[in-house]
Parts: sequence; structure tokens; C-alpha cells
Amino acid sequence: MFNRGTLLERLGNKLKQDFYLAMITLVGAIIASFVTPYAIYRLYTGNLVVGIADLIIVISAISAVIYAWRTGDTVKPGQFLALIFCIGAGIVCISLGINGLFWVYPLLVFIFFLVSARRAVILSLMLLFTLAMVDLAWPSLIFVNHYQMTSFLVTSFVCSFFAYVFAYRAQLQRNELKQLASIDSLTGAGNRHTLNQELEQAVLLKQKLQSRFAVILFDLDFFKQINDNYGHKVGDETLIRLVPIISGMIRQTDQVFRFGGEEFLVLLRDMDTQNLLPLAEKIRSGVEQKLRLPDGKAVTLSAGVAILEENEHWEQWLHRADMALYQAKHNGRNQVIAAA
Ligand SMILES: Nc1nc2c(ncn2[C@@H]2O[C@H](COP(=O)(O)OP(=O)(O)OP(=O)(O)O)[C@@H](O)[C@H]2O)c(=O)[nH]1
Repeated sequence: MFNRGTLLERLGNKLKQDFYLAMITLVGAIIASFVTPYAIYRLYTGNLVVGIADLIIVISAISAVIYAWRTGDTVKPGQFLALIFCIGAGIVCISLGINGLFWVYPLLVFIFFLVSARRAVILSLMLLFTLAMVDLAWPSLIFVNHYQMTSFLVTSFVCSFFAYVFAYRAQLQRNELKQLASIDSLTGAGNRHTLNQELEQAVLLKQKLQSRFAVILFDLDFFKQINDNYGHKVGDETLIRLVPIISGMIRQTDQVFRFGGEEFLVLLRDMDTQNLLPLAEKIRSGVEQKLRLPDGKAVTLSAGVAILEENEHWEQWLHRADMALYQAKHNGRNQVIAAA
């Protein structure tokens, strides 16, 4: 049966997670609710130019919202909306004069949430410049006098400036939050949440594009003894130093994740069976040579490797790598075993 509660919950979660989708939806809803009555009124009173411009703005806003929800792409609809709004606002101001100018203020704020701050600045300046030029060419078409035009331009710049500062800072904070939510705070490797997403994505890419993926799941040997003998701080430092050593031995397109505790996973793209075991072996011996305890003793690891099979679920893929890792530990540690 159709579950309305779950659907609404899923839509709400999507809006919470995707800032630009939320903004496009909000702007679409505001435009549809507030501009539609004006469009009807203008058409009813015979002001066809403004009525049609309003109608185009409403239809564009609704289409952009639908497109963004259907495709997940928020960049193109954002740019399209910002452009349509600027052109629409220009037409409305030229047709209505002072009465149209009030719409420019909310617009100058909206566009900073639809496109990047740099694009929004360019669009805002283009709109204000066009309005000023039109008024200089046809005096009193938009503004009553030059004093009014200057006041409008100055207040619009102030409005744009604050919208820019706010949007820019919000973007920085969103990036920081995204970073914090996706990495392990101790080692800087990807965290478990990001790992699950990347593994799901890998399975999708395998099904769609036949991409080849592999994992190396490894665990440091006798890590409890390192903590017990050298202290927890040395244990932490060992984990921190491990990640750049691994990253230095893989390609930029490959990723390292902390699976939990002293267990890590390397996700490899375009990897085939012949190259997987030699790479895992290189990582194992590289760590043994480079990762040393304060007294010079080597730290070793055991690893299980697995290539993603056709039609395999990511949990099954991980499970095979885990079984291979278990086997490597069981066989005496400091070795690599390939999954069945
Ligand atoms: N310093 C430090 N220790 C951790 C961290 N996370 C997990 N550990 C410790 O890692 C140790 C893992 O111990 P075990 O699971 O027995 O594994 P092990 O000693 O490496 O033995 P094998 O895996 O069988 O070789 C535990 O003592 C955990 O407390 C961490 O972030 N920092």
C-alpha cells in the first residue's frame, strides 16, 4: 500500500540534505504563490507584457523545481531561474516603472541562493546596469528623477553586498560541515558513512558501466599490544601516520577509509585480478618498512582483498574481503589473502 508518511519523510530528508534543492523548491513555491495572482491581475486588466512576463516567471520556476527533483541536478535549474528572474524583473521594471522596482530587492537576495556568489554578483550588476542605462536613454521611463535612481542603485548594492557576504559564508560553512561529516576525525581518512555510500556507488557503476572495483581490507597486527606497551598516544599516532603512507602508494582516484578501530579499507577503481594482489603486497611491505614504533620496531598489517563480482551486493563484497582478512590473521598475520 502507498505509504504517505514514509514518502513525506523521504522528501523532507532530501530537502534537509540538499541545500540547493531546498532553495530552488522554496523559491519555486514563493514565486508560484506570490507572482501567480499578479500575473492573473495583469492579464485581467489588459497589461499583456507584464502579465506574460509574470506567467513565464511562474512557469519557469515550476519547471525548474520539477527538473531539479527528477534529475537531482540543481546547477542548471538554478542558473536558468536566476537568468529568467533577472530578465523578468527587467521587463517588469521597464513596463511598470517605480511599482516594478520593489521586486528587484527580493530578487537580489534570491539569486545568491540559486547560483554561485560570483555568478549572482555578475547577474545583479547586469540587471542594475541595464535599468540605469534604459533610464538614462529614456528619462523618467523607470525612475522619477536621477536622485531616485541613485537611491535605488545604492540601496540595491547594499542589499546585494549583504546577500553576497551571507551566501559566501554559508557556502564556506556548508563545505566545512560536509568535510567534517565525511572524514574520520583522528586520521583524516574517509569515515564509515562515506565508505558505505562509495561502495553503493561502486556497485551501481559496475552494473551500469561495467567499471572494475576492488577493495583491500586490512587490520594492523597486535595493535592492542602497541597500546599496552607504548601507550594510547603512540597508538593514535601510529594510526595517524599510517594513512599518508597508504595514500602515497595508491592513485588519486583510489580512496582510504577507516573501517573502525585499527581496521582500514582501500577502495580501488579500474583494478583487475592480476594487479590487485601485487598492489596489496606492496602496501603491506611498504607499511612494514615505513611505519615504525618509537623503539624502531616495525608495525605490520594483515589484509584481505576482493574484486567486486557481477551482480554482487556491496555487503557481500565486504564480507568476502573480511573473510580473507580473517584467514590472513589466522595464517599468522603480516600477509595478504585474496577472497574466494
Ligand atoms: N590508540 C588507539 N587504539 C584504538 C583505537 N581504536 C581501537 N583501538 C584499540 O585497538 C585494539 C584492537 O585490539 P584487537 O581487536 O584485539 O586487535 P589486535 O590487538 O590488533 O590483534 P589482531 O588484530 O588479532 O592482530 C583495541 O585495544 C582497541 O582499544 C584508536 O582510535 N586509538
